[in-house]
Amino acid sequence: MDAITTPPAPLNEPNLTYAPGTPERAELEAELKLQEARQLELTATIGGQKRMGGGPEVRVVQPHDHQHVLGVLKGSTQADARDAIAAAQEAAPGWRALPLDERAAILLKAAELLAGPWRQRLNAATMLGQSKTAFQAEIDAACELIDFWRFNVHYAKQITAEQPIANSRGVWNRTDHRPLEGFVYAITPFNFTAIAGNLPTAPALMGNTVLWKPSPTQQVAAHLTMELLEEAGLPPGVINMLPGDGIDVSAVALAHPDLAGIHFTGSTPTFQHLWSTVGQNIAGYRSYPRIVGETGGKDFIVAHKSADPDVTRVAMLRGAFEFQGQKCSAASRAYVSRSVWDAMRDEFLAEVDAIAVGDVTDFSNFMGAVIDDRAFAKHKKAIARAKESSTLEVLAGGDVDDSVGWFVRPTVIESSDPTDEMFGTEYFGPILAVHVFDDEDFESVVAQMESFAPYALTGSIIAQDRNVVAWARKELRFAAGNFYVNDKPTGAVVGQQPFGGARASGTNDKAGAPSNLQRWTSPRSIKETFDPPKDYRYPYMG
Ligand SMILES: NC(=O)c1ccc[n+]([C@@H]2O[C@H](COP(=O)([O-])OP(=O)(O)OC[C@H]3O[C@@H](n4cnc5c(N)ncnc54)[C@H](O)[C@@H]3O)[C@@H](O)[C@H]2O)c1
Ligand SMILES: N[C@@H](CCC=O)C(=O)O
Repeated sequence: MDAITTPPAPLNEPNLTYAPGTPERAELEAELKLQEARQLELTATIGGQKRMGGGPEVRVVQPHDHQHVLGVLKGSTQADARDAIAAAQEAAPGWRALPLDERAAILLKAAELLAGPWRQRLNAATMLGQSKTAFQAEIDAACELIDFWRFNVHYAKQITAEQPIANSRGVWNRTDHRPLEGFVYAITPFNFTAIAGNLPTAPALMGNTVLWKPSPTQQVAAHLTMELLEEAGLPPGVINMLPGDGIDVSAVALAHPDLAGIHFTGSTPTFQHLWSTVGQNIAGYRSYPRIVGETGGKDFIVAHKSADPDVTRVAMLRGAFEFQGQKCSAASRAYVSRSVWDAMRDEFLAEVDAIAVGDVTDFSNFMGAVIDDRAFAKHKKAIARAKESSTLEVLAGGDVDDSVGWFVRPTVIESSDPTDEMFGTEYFGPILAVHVFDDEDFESVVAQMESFAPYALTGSIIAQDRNVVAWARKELRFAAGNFYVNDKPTGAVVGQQPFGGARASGTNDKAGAPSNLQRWTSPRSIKETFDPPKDYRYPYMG
């Protein structure tokens, strides 16, 4: 259909409350019981066919109850990867020939299914598999993924409508927004079901076919996301899902001449490894692969002496400890003016110590467990070092216990030394480093923290003095891709605060924004001349 069409206007999906007695609470509780009672066979999906990979077995467990197995996957082998690439190549001509409206309708349908009958299935899987509370799962697995799918359709329509603004007389210029020539390799992190669902579908919407390699610890929700997309009408071979650690898949995909792009979210070292492998193989590709990666952070809060102590307290608590601190945008370092700290310290530490941590199926808990034994060991080591150091003091939390689940108490560590590794290293867990400074040292503290960490993902300024807000916004212009004023540095909403950072935090292509979708197209300019010249000489040549 060639008509210019208008898809439904995108609206952010509202968060349901899960208050006692609500229908969503009852549905979610029933779904949790059902999913806890079964063990899924976590298959690969290649050309629409489900099959177990040929690699080693991985048991996917509940992080808050690590003896409880939710499903079993088998790692994808190089042969699985080759089959998936062949399936993506086979599906490509039909998929890119399908009009954008038809591809978009599949994602809009997926969004509606997720807002309705699939909501509690994906929420329960995210709670059990990634140890998120009901409210955290609702924000991630339901609302953010619905928003990605709805807003991306809107942006894709905008991008493809974009045409040259000038035509010389007798000429018609057009832009053909082609997909990339080859397959896109989407590699997704454990911590967000929404990101896992967005990374393969954004390039697919733009007409590309995809290999999707989810994180093993997110595989339960990823498996259900794949089923949901199939129910929404995604044709076989458009997205091919390959469970496992990705090592063998990368050995094949990154060496393949048809690798057209990488859509990655995860840690900085993994991204750097992928990019350098592409660099080593660069002469062997048909096209230069597009590389999009959103990676780590060491996200900050700076509280000026004019900050409201209550605003600072809540921003620090929610910013650092919601989602177990396992959010790329979680506040993990705070710089607080002494007068503000003195006004909030006791209440803040008492509140942190009172945070309920435990099994996420108990709705009274504010936090669940960290994702796995590796994360647990990393946090345990960082806390043990703090307890032994003479310049660090553990003010709250500091207890860890992995007897049932990988539990790390929300931990606040104060340091007089802002050059300690606590202020530069991403732990990706519930550990907040605090540096308290004399009120008059505000400017020098901001200068030091601006580039102490290699990252530039998110950050907040808390201040009531408007001149200070303006000054900090200018001084910290390159320190964060998402900058917050009088708020926590986390909780970006699709369509409202396009998300991503620079420096070691990624390519800042902004997930869920036009700039991201643009990376999955390779525009062709078409010029048509209606009355072409028939003599090569210029007029003045006579
Ligand atoms: N900036 C953002 O938008 C954003 C969002 C979410 C998470 N993150 C970051 O993600 C990290 C946490 O996620 P994680 O622990 O899953 O990260 P990770 O880097 O350990 O893993 C990310 C993905 O890469 C895969 N992987 C690792 N090596 C691979 C290889 N050689 N080939 C193919 N796949 C490979 C993993 O299996 C996983 O699927 C944190 O650093 C966090 O800051 C960033
Ligand atoms: N949209 C999220 C980013 C998720 C990263 O893990 C936020 O800003 O809270």
